[in-house]
Amino acid sequence: MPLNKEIQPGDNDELTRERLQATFDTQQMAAALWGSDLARKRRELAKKVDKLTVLHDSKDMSFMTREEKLSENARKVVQMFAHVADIVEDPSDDAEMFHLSSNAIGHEGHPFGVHFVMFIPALKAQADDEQREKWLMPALGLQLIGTYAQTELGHGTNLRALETMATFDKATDEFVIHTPTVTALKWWPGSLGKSSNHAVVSANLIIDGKSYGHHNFMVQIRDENTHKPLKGITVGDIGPKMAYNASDNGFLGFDHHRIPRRNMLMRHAKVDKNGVYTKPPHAKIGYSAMVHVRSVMIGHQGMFLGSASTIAIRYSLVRRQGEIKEGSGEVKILDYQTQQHRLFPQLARAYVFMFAGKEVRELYQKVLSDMEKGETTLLADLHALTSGLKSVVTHLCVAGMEQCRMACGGHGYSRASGIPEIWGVAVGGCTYEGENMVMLLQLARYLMKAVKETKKGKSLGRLVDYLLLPQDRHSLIGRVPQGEYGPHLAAFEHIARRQIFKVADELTKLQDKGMSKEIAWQKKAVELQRAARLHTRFYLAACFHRKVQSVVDGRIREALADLYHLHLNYELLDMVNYALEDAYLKADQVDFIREDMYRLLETIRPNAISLVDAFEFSDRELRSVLGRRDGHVYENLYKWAKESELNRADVLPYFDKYLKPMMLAARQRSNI
Ligand SMILES: CC/C=C\C/C=C\C/C=C\C/C=C\C=C\C(=O)SCCNC(=O)CCNC(=O)[C@H](O)C(C)(C)COP(=O)(O)OP(=O)(O)OC[C@H]1O[C@@H](n2cnc3c(N)ncnc32)[C@H](O)[C@@H]1OP(=O)(O)O
Ligand SMILES: Cc1cc2nc3c(=O)[nH]c(=O)nc-3n(C[C@H](O)[C@H](O)[C@H](O)COP(=O)(O)OP(=O)(O)OC[C@H]3O[C@@H](n4cnc5c(N)ncnc54)[C@H](O)[C@@H]3O)c2cc1C
Repeated sequence: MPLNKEIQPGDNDELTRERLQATFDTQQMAAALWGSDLARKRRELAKKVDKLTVLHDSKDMSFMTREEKLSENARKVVQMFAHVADIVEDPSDDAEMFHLSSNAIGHEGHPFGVHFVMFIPALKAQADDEQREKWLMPALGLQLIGTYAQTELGHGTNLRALETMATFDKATDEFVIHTPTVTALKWWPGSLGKSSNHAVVSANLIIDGKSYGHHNFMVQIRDENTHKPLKGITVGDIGPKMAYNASDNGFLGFDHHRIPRRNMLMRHAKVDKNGVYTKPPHAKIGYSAMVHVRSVMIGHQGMFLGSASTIAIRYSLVRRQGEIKEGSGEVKILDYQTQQHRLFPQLARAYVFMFAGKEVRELYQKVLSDMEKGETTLLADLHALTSGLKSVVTHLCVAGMEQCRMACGGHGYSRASGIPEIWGVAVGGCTYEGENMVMLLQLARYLMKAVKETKKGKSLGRLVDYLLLPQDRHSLIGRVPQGEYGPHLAAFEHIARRQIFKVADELTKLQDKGMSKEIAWQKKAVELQRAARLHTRFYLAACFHRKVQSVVDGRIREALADLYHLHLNYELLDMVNYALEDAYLKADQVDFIREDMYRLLETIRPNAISLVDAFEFSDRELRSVLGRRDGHVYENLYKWAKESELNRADVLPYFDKYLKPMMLAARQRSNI
């Protein structure tokens, strides 16, 4: 059977020649990346969106003001919902809906951004049956627009310091929601500023003067018809951001605003009409919406890096600059070893982040169904895993995307490349849903507990059972037959385990000297977050291994294995200092890793375009002139530039207003 190679009439010949070299079928690779069902749905929905002009951008968003962006994406999201039944197979499938929104709307935000990613998941996990009936159904039916208002101006990380109050008034059976200080203003919630009319609000529950910590409450903030803020509510937009400017992230204050008692989300924690409080089965069960987003972010971030890799690799196959052999003509920039070394490891990361995203979603679904039954044993594992992955993946994604941008030279800096916007959105992920450093320390806490368990000969679970294994003194990399990569994975494991035990021992020593647990933790915090990173990078490498092993088709497995082996080599070199510290690796082994990595860059080179084609991003979804599937970059860059708002007239008013008078005056002075 012929292999699918994504060749279409009118394509740039250079790219067609590249595509013909592929050793595998791109549609089969897409199935490995997305899952065969989702890959098929993506392909079909992209075709349908192409035909539905109401879903198309009315002009490039780069040339719009913020208000135009908000209005444009509100228009498109409404059209998207109006046509949803004709486009997707299952509107309740988050993944399918995400891809529809990615095609039709892009990633700059829209009024329902947080509604679907947090508001609804919070209701699903935390509202009781009656409350689900009251709010979840209308929310799913688009009768209201919700947001998730937790972060305050003064505190985002330290949730225990949130100041918003929900004081129970027994006499009226209501909560009084109040913002006592300016720092207590809710700050940042997506779509709050101008779009939402409801919010899940985190506030300290106070009953008879006693605080029970923060809980989630459903608060209507705007009138459903006039959209004006309700009495006692102040709400607005927090202003422009690095990116994501079609989202109206907002502020919100309450002046003794009253809501019924039953507006506290009461699936787990409860308050009855007498003010009697019932504790939830797990203290952090109210954090489930955050864990949900952290779990979806992994795959989405992989997709962002996949988009940037697609743009940079396609462009690098169109762009020619300089000669390798004098007189033999300019080469495609992807033929430079430095360009391959810059881009292929990012491509490999994008692949593994997408695989890890799938694994973590499966664990999330399991924990969610357990929680329905009041079972919370796996919550700590999920929290640790998502905290580490969220931090490492977002960090490596933005570092990788920056490589992609630089690899496109000057044109990468233009918004026409599409990279600045996705970079800006992805980099937000280092902060939202838990600042990365803070989340790494959460994982470190879990790892330190795991060490204590292993010292008793027990394991906390599958994610950390490698801590029970003995340490090898020396690596077998380069000492076993060429082509065996088991020792590489073993090196990730060794490095993570060593750092985890090292910092655990250091903490114990400090405490043995009389230092408090908290101060010892501070003294070792940098080492602790390193342990968390190394553990997560081992998890990612092992996940890549699991994926390659699971692929049945030989050609796909071989092409994936090349990426996996490149990933092992590149990441090991990135963390090689840890392996040199205890002489686990010797200098000749490091050279071996490097040489093997250079060999793999050459092996991957002919498959490069098909490895990015396999993401199957439509041009509409990619929103990049440089990353166009057909490779016709230059004429379209020129066309794009002509759309610039500055080109609406040959002479703009500021010339006559400022520059001309200055130059005239200067000329007159020089004539005197
Ligand atoms: C998905 C989008 C993708 C693409 C679209 C593009 C763009 C999207 C754009 C925008 C994003 C949209 C929305 C963003 C929303 C938000 O950002 S919402 C706000 C998120 N806020 C945070 O994440 C705050 C971070 N802080 C915390 O989570 C906590 O404060 C903490 C740091 C974890 C500490 O919590 P706390 O003070 O309560 O903790 P302690 O009392 O000290 O207890 C610690 C013990 O609790 C355990 N723990 C903590 N959290 C959890 C949890 N979630 N589940 C289970 N267990 C948890 C922790 O491990 C400690 O356990 P111990 O060691 O056994 O004591
Ligand atoms: C694009 C975007 C969308 C958002 N959407 C929402 C939303 O929909 N709803 C919502 O409620 N919030 C939202 N947020 C807010 C976001 O969740 C918080 O900004 C985030 O949790 C970080 O908190 P912070 O701003 O208080 O940072 P800070 O905690 O002030 O962090 C500043 C620095 O202090 C360090 N730090 C803080 N605490 C510790 C510690 N314990 N140990 C070591 N270092 C520490 C951090 O590592 C960081 O370097 C959004 C934010 C962004 C950027």
